[in-house]
Amino acid sequence: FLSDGDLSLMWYERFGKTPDQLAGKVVWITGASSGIGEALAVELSRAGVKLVLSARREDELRRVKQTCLGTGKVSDSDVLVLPLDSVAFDTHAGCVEQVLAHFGRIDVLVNNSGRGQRSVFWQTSLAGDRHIFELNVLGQVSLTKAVLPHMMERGEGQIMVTSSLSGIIPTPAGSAYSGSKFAVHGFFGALRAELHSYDINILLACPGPVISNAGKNVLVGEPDKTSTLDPTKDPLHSNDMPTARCARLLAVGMANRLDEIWVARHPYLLYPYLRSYLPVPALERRMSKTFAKRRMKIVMQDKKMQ
Ligand SMILES: NC(=O)c1ccc[n+]([C@@H]2O[C@H](COP(=O)([O-])OP(=O)(O)OC[C@H]3O[C@@H](n4cnc5c(N)ncnc54)[C@H](O)[C@@H]3O)[C@@H](O)[C@H]2O)c1
Repeated sequence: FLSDGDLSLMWYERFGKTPDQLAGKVVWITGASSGIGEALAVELSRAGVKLVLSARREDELRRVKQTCLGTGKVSDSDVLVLPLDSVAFDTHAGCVEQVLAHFGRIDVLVNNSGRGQRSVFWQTSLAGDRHIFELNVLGQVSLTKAVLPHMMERGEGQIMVTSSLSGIIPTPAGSAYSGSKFAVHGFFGALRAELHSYDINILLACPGPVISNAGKNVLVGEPDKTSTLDPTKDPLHSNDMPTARCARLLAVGMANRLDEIWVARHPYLLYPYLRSYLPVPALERRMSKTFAKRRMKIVMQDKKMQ
């Protein structure tokens, strides 16, 4: 139980398929220029997976490609750099055509691009809420709508979505973020049910705090405002999981075609267990209050310092 993934994921990590068994698959990762997406690209390149790397900044994607070529079992033509803006919805169909022209198929789509939030509900503008929902929800939905016909035609495929533990537990100072991740569970959970007669797996990956650039890019109240705090001195992120470990566990979930995985260090991992398997309202209320008090105190102090 004292692990960094849910029990089923830990079982599969020990006894299930390894990421090496994904060798030769074509995996398209959005948000591949940084953090979890970048680490997942590196992890999969070591397994000999063919990659499509997408995000907005081409130079950063080229840097990630060089890392994959340096450490992985992939050649130049095995890694396609494909700049994409998750909220430029009308460009997504054209991007799918480019991937198919290069590789001829898409085995796995990883909807990973996204942005966090660090401002309370009443200090976040509606424009801020909309920005988070467009990027974290509609961006994933739009690209999935563009890729799905190809997977349905082939009768197989896999769609992974990087959700969050905030998609299971409402997170104070992150109402839009948490709302967006809950929405992703609704959208993709329903899609999973609709696809029951296809061999298309939907994997909802739910990390807790992970070391990445998310702390730097986090939305503070308005779409164009980010945190100026040094993430390495952030008390909310003192026990974050290393990105490479998160990527490894996501790759295990992918190789074993799991439906939902929780990936976090303690005490964060304990929360979804208690919420799902120990539904004692009084205890849950007390836990939520303690969690909210601590998180909001830190966020309000940050606000004064910014
Ligand atoms: N880091 C964490 O603690 C954590 C925890 C749970 C879930 N997540 C989720 O993991 C995913 C990746 O986040 P991360 O932690 O690696 O953060 P990150 O900021 O390091 O990476 C985010 C990636 O998304 C890309 N992106 C942002 N806006 C985009 C757009 N409009 N179009 C295309 N790409 C865009 C960025 O360029 C970057 O590549 C997000 O969905 C995030 O919500 C992160």
